[in-house]
Amino acid sequence: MPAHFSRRALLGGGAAAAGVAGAFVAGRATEESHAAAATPSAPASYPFRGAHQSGITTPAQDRLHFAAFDVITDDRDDLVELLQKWTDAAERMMAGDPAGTVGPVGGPSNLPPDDTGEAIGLPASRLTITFGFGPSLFRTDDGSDRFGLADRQPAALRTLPHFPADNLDPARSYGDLCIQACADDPQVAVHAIRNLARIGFGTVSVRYSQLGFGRTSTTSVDQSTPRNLFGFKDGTMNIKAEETDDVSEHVWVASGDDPKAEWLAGGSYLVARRFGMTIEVWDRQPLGDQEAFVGRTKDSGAPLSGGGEFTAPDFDMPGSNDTTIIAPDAHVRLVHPDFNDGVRMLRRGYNFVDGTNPLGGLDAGLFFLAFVRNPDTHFIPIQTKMAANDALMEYLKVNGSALFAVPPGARDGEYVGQALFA
Ligand SMILES: C=CC1=C(C)c2cc3[nH]c(cc4nc(cc5[nH]c(cc1n2)c(C)c5CCC(=O)O)C(CCC(=O)O)=C4C)c(C)c3C=C
Ligand SMILES: [Fe+2]
Repeated sequence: MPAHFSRRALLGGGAAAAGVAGAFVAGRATEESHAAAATPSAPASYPFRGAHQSGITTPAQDRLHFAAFDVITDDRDDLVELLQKWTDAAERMMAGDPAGTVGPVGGPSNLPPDDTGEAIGLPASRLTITFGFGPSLFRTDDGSDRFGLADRQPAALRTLPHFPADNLDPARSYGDLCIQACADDPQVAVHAIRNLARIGFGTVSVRYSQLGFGRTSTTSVDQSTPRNLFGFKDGTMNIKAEETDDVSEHVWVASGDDPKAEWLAGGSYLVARRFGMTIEVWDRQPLGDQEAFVGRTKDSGAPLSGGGEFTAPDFDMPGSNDTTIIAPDAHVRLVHPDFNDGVRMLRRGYNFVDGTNPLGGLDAGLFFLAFVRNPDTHFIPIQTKMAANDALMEYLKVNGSALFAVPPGARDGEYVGQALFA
């Protein structure tokens, strides 16, 4: 076995590796057929480096492992060193290589391996790794500027306000840093977070993490619209990567947006909110009521005003009972750009089921992730309106919430977020 152990190298690894290589081929075949249905034109892997981080406009993969971290040192050099190591490992893992240069089984037997090994034989699985910085990285709750970053804190990077119906668990909220790992294979996403957490030992500790299955959005016109756990198509009107003007207007922070945070130009803001769904109660609602709450049909996803999935809703069309056919409290009316100063967001959330709750119901929901150019204009007003008036809210409980600034992509030779520390 060569010292530089490559997950790909197993393909040519000879007789000793034949069993594992067989698993690799089988895994790859499965993944390709799955991905073909989801995203026909997607490549097998994505580059880590570029103008923007991956995992934002990248076609949404089917699996998520998201983690938020507390930084447990006050040493700026240690933080920078961690970001350098994370950059290196992320670039390698996204290419389908082990997290470290030696690999899971290539090193000496008296040292811990620099890769944990559960991705041996697995392809890159379209892994993307996206890093974010929370408000508390810049200034702690008690005002401490532990890393000398306070004067570079983006104006919009603040703890999100308390919204009606929020019942936040601090252990599922906030965080100094976050990593979103998305892949078509859950083991690859978990492997990425596990190895980045391992590399961070002594500098960061995991504050919380969330697994997700079944994307609840489309971010490319090539993708079919998936369904959330209410059973409705979700992502129909999401911003797609191909809508480049809207991506520029609503997703990427532009140079000049925030003079104190020019380092964030080309980046974005990531909103993460854990919406528990009372699915047992939802499941007892009549189909017509469920459709009225959403404002779309459950079958095709068409607006209740008629047409097909992608037909624009007619919010003025009269219905019965002296009201419009798309009710005043229907979700798609309240969040539609026509009633929100034209703003759009790039949603990238995932379904989750985390076992059962104390009442014997499923602890299920939607881990809402959205990338926006400015949360003050593109998220907070819409979430405020939704929390106060949306018919869906009766079936939703938010117990996790966080906001992160997502730096632009790392160019050749850079580490992620380097401009913040320059
Ligand atoms: C504050 C923003 C939003 C939150 C929070 C949110 C939660 C949420 N949404 C659904 C289900 C659907 N949402 C749909 C569309 C939609 N949702 C938002 C915003 C938030 N959703 C927007 C901006 C839109 C697009 C509106 C438009 O441009 O027409 C849909 C319809 C299909 C679609 O267009 O994606 C569904 C269904 C759930 C279940 C949920 C919380 C758990
Ligand atoms: Fe929504």
